[in-house]
Amino acid sequence: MVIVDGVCKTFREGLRGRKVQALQGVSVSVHQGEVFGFLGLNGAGKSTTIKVLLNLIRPDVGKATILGRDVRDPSVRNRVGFLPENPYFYDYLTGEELLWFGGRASGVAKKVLKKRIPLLMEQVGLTDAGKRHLRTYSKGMVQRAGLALAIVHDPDVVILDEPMSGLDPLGRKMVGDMILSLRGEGKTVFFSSHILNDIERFCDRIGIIAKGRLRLTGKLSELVSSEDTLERLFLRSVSAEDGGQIS
Ligand SMILES: Nc1ncnc2c1ncn2[C@@H]1O[C@H](COP(=O)(O)OP(=O)(O)OP(=O)(O)O)[C@@H](O)[C@H]1O
Repeated sequence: MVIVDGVCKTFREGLRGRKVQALQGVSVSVHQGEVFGFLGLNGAGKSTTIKVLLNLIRPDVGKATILGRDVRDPSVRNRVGFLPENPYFYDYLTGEELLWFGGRASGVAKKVLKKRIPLLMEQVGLTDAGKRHLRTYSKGMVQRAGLALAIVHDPDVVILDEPMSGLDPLGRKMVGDMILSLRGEGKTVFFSSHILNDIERFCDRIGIIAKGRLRLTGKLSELVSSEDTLERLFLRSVSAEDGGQIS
């Protein structure tokens, strides 16, 4: 369904072109209908992996497929929804216009959008703000509008980069409920986070990445036993020797 296969990516940084090995042979697979939590510290390689999945950057080695198709295949695009880590939209659009133009750009029929936009705005708690310009929205409101935009075209796969960051408890609950309702509809959700609580509440399977290498992947229920907590597992994984995978 969502597959990252042996991906390596090196960036060059600064005037001297210092090499940064952001991904060093990362392989992840996410099955249809599951919520997969991609966990890692700052700079671990989460966003770079997501950018590879969205075909925003090309890997040096390896490949990525979604729904059985190479992510470079343009037909994949409309089947995927994406919420970036720091969404930024044109300030002078209203929330409803954002969804309208986003939906139209993804080929959604006008009559479908007329019904769908109010439902989405309600789900993300923005009904009363729908006719206001985005420049008047708070950070959390922009984040929630971004989530509605990510799913306006009813995608099969939803990729969320740190969807809870900057949200208050109510906003986090809304986003959490949305993730669960997407799972209920059989959608595949891939989301990155370093908030262990969110991962524990919403994910079926997790992957832990550290320094550009996947350290651990598996079902949350099998990985976290009564003697172990996700926090301990996470800390062990990220402090494992470079290249070492823990079981
Ligand atoms: N365009 C770029 N040029 C140079 N280095 C980059 C670039 N993008 C990412 N990196 C580096 O690659 C590594 C992985 O970055 P990435 O953004 O994937 O981490 P992350 O896990 O998403 O972190 P965070 O939780 O802070 O968002 C970091 O060392 C980062 O500095």
